[in-house]
Amino acid sequence: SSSRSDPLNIIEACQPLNFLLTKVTGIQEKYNRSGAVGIKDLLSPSLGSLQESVQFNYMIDIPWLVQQYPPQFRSKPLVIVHGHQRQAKMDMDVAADHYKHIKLVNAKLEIMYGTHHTKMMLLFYDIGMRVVIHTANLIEKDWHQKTQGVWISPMFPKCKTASDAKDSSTNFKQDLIQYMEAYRTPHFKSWLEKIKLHDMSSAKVHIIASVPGRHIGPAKQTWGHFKLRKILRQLGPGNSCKSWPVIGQFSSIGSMGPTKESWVYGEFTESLATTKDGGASLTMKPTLKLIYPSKDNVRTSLEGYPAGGSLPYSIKTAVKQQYMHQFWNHWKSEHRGRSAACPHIKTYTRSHPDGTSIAWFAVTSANLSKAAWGALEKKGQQLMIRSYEIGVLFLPQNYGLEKFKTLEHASEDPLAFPVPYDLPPTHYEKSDRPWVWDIPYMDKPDTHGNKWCPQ
Ligand SMILES: O=C(O)CCC(=O)Nc1ccc(C(=O)O)c(C(=O)O)c1
Repeated sequence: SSSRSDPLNIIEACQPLNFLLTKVTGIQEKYNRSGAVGIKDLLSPSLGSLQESVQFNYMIDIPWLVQQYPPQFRSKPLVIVHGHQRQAKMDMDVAADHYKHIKLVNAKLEIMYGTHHTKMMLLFYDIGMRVVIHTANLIEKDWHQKTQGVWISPMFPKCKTASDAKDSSTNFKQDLIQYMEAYRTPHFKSWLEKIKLHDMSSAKVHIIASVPGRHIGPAKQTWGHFKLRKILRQLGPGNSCKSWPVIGQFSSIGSMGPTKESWVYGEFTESLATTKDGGASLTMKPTLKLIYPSKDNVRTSLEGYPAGGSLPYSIKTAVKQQYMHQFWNHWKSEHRGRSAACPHIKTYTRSHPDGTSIAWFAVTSANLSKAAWGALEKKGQQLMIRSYEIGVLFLPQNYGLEKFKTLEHASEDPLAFPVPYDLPPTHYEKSDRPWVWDIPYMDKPDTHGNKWCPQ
């Protein structure tokens, strides 16, 4: 149908960046009408005649997920890739047993504390396929009142022979195949053959992914923050951005080590700050700004304190890294109508100090943690990663630009980048505290009049 609300029109209206947020219940409709999708839109018949699909995720409510598919696609073969072990794995097996069209694939997690964090859909149609890389778990509350990010590919046509099935200038197809091969599971054999038969030349993003392992040699630059560093070294901004702040925005924080130089304002910021041909470490490090909800952001959110159930920053980690306080900035999304929609999205960018343009932008499943991005070991010889993660990197030159103007400050430009939050970021006040999920908040009630008493 030609209506603007038809999912295909929403997807086509967001080309060529194809970067959307999820619809939020309870905000003014104008903020959901364009540049936003729900899970049913992504699985809609108007996007293609679905034949089978693969869902990679962390938390999956199988009965709920099945209901998100339109009735005519509800019994098409569905593969769910997860990383649960022991009792949680058994619970998944029991839940899937009720559906004969569902097959489970259990990702190997051989390094302690790793998670299968990746959130990706492979949607196979009759004439082609789409890849969706996003940040939402497959549970109802992740698609209800949170800010989540979605990148959806164009339709990748199916070809008769593998030689017709081209890759993109960003090596999207090669990187997707390399990521899936890293699972080392025979279950992916048929999917890899299908993927190889699709023409992905229209993909304009780079894949930034993580797989568990102690990566050395060339593999060190294949995954995690060293892949980002490699791409920015080859294709990143020039020295003119040297003074531009680097920004991280996420929904959880791991243990960063005893000092800021240990990792976050050391190797991690060096990767974010990498410029083409110029060594980030040769000159002054740029300002690092970290966007993470304060206690009050959570208290005054649509969900209230329960939003904090998806912001698992623990007090025992937080007390070990008080130096992080200098980096904290509020979650603020006035121009997207989402200041009260707590972020579960994770994004990284480099922005002009005044926020009117950005040099690159990444949306990913990866939180601010060494487990997700990797940490150097053995005098920098190896990059140790614990979890599976995947995200996409937008570079202006893949869209014929030097820089992206930000949509917030250039609303008429079709290539202005729809940054999910307000730029420049707003630093915490002295009295502000980052949200920590395992301590009580009894002094002020949240939007639902409740307090927070975790135990
Ligand atoms: O990992 C750490 O260092 C701290 C613990 C943590 O962050 N756990 C976690 C697990 C699942 C999800 C998810 O929702 O997939 C998320 C998220 O995305 O915020 C976070």
